[in-house]
Amino acid sequence: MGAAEVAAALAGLPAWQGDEHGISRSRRFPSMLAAAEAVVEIAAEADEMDHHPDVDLRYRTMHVGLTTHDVGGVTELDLRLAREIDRVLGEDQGPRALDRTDEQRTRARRPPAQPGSGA
Ligand SMILES: C[C@H](O)[C@H](O)[C@H]1CNC2=NC(N)=NC(=O)C2=N1
Repeated sequence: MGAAEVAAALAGLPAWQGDEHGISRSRRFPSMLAAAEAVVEIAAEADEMDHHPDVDLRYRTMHVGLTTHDVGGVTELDLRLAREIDRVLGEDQGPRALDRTDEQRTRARRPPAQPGSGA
């Protein structure tokens, strides 16, 4: 896919940047656990598509890079996975809903309060 085509596609993916060699985005989560859980969801999508991102997780900030290794550049598969990743991150619902989702994910991982364990 040429530089102009990638640039045109990026216009419809506002969280993403890059060029014909690769595209990337970042996202900060409320906690490292919330970030890691998002990575797991992305991995499930990636396996389903048989197309895999390069993920870098630093504390609670995730960086995702997409390129098609077989071709050495951006293909339609990368754009499709980018849209899936945005969907996993809940961005079709706006940034406030995003934060709620992360909060709820983190909350769901906590063990339930034990009755009679104080407080
Ligand atoms: C055999 C398997 O289909 C290939 O290795 C796939 C797996 N996932 C992949 N992911 C990415 N990003 N690029 C690839 O070229 C690629 N190739």
